Amino acid sequence: MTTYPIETITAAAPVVPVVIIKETRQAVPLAQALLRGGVKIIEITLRTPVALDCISAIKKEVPDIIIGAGTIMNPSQLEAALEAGAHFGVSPGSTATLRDAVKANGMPFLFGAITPSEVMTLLDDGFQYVKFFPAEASGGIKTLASWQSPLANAKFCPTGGIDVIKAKEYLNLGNVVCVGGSWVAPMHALENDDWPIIEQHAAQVMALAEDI
Ligand SMILES: O=C(O)C(=O)C[C@H](O)[C@H](O)COP(=O)(O)O
Repeated sequence: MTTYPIETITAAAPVVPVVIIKETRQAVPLAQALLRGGVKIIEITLRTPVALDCISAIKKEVPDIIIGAGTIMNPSQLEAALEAGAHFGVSPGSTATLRDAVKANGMPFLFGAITPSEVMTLLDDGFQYVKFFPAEASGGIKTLASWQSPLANAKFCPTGGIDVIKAKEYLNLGNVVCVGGSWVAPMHALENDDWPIIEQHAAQVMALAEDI
């Protein structure tokens, strides 16, 4: 199995598209649309019964995309995501149990944090790359800017309430390596199998990289 270090994952695109897929048949065309737009990464949240099947389908049919499993809450979901073929995992927060399981199996992982103490716990545990979630509801850019000096070792992937305009502002911060967002592949586009609009959004994401 191809493995990617966390630095490669966070550098794959300026924005990690976070998706909630309801039908397995949509997984491959969605991943292909993102790739056509230039985005080589996708995060499939484990919030629907078909999420693991979608990860397996993309792994098999679209080998050029890096696949993450999102909304991982516990070690058994972590195992299931690995078995389905996910390259990395994401969680809205972090528990000691889940951190231990991630350390034991070595999966590249983004744990969520919104306070300096939570970030320090992750740094202590060896997790330098942190998801700042929910970003906009937790002080957004101001919070991350004020962490730059005191929490200098942490690198962030802010997620939650971020659109294409705000994404650019976050990406200009020195401690932000990428942002996450559902707007790249929104629910209304998925409901209509609107792959061209998703490809267009992916191209917008890649254009962000040129101005940073
Ligand atoms: O459950 C997880 O692991 C997640 O990754 C949560 C997502 O990051 C957000 O649901 C995306 O937030 P919006 O872009 O505001 O829709």
